Amino acid sequence: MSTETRTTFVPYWDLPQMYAKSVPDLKSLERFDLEIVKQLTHTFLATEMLPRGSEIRRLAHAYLQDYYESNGKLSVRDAIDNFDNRLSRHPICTYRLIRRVVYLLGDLLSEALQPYWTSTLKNWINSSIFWTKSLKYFPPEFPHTVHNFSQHGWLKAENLEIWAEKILRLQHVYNLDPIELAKGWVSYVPSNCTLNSIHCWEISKIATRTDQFANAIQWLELARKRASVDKKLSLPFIEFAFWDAIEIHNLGFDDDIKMELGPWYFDRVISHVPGASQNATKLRDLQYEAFRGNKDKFYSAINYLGICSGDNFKTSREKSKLFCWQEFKIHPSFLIGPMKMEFLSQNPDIIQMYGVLGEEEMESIKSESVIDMRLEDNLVIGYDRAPFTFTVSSSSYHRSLLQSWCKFSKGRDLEKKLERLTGWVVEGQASEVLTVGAYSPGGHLHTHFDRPSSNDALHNSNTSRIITATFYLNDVEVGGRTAFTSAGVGADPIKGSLTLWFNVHNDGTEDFDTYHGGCPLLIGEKWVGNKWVKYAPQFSKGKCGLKPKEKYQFPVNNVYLPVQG
Ligand SMILES: O=C(O)CCC(=O)C(=O)O
Ligand SMILES: [Fe+2]
Repeated sequence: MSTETRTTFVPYWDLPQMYAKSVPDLKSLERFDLEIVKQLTHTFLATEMLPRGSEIRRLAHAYLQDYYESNGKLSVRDAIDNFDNRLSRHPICTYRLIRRVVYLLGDLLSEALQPYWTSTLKNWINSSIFWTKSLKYFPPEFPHTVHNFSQHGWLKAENLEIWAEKILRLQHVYNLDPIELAKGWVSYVPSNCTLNSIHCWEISKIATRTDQFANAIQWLELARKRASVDKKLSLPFIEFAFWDAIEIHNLGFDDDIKMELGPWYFDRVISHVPGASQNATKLRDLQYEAFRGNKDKFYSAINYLGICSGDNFKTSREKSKLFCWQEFKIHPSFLIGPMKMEFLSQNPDIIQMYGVLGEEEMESIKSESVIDMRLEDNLVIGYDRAPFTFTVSSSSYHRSLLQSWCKFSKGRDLEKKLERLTGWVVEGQASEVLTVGAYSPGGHLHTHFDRPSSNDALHNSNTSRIITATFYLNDVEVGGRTAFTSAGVGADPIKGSLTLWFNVHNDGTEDFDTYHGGCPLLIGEKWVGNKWVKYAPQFSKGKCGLKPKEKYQFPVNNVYLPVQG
């Protein structure tokens, strides 16, 4: 891909995935939904403004009911008194939130505006007259959300589908049980948001579409169980889909080569008897047990599963060499206040440094990057049917975070700080502009090597990236580690800290031992800043290696430790 095409970015709001990816837009949608609920509750229903038996009353009621039901509120009073749900921090709550706005609010508004009806629903909702007429229905303090709608149309079903993908990714990576997920539990953290039979069915559809056969079967089994109680879906309808999913699964499954298949199958052919899949194990689990801890990057997707969940694949000997220290020699200023640093790995050296950034600094990086947020249009639904068992190729669903450049006015200070912390040349042309990544729940960045954007650049000593410093800019609630799949360790995203490693060897060749990825975020939001330091400006600083492919080391109070084998 040429540099020109890579640097042509589409403003993020032109893409259908903005509510699936952008943390600020999602938060604004959440506040917007809450205002709609308050307004409908207080004004419309309480004052009986909506005629009894009217369609608009039915739709308003459906909207409120969905809100209250999905949040487990026992009464309207309970809901009004406890409005702070923070829905957008939670993947299941967000699924319900987006669904409510896509379908129920769209219906409600088109009914409210019936007298102005001119065209098909879709054209109508996307037309500016719709928005001009409907502005009075919206709380005035949400110009941003309303502006987004009026400029770019209503939220689309794609947003919801991407959210279903995110739930499926969390299920896959963290081995979550759909029964727990549908109860609103994510990795042992409870919430009041639940999924009914229709939602389970919708998620199964996305699982089928993306070839996640075992997950599709599990979600359909759950849809069937739920439907027999909630009666929201007809059972024969589910049976039909269930039959289909099992057929597709069995058609692709091959017992003789099951360890080479994608991890999306069960370990056996599944019969049509209800509950048959419950005796089966997912290939994900078998393959994980068989291959975990293998350093080769071929197994990076396997190791990602474990490291994201907190595993560590270092041997006990390797672990015994890791420690935390107070650094006061790398720069004279640390004599007064030493920095706390820790080896997460030696050979390759991966260092975490704590308390590096202050509150104000992190806030300005985040807010300035939001304004300049751009998104590479690289989000593709679906896992690749790559011939390799464990890798996900770059054309597949590789990343689901929002990335931007931050032309942070205080960028120089940050560069100076990194220069002091590392002893390498960072300021000015010696490093790239800070990039900022924002993850909403389910957001991830699959394992990769930090290359510059083209192969030429990789082998050009002025553009090749010697160091990555990843700054963690907020407190992450659950998930979102940085997984080093070959080194066998993970870094916890601790606010104000940074993780640092060397991408190349002493002779400038790539060191694939630093293969890494951002783990899916389970709950909350995650913001990172990446500073890439260039190779060429370091010639005056680097220790001159005698052997080829020697790894760079990070000194401890000016002392280089013996290399760990
Ligand atoms: O978010 C993370 O933990 C890692 C980010 C990263 O690897 C990247 O942006 O290149
Ligand atoms: Fe990276």
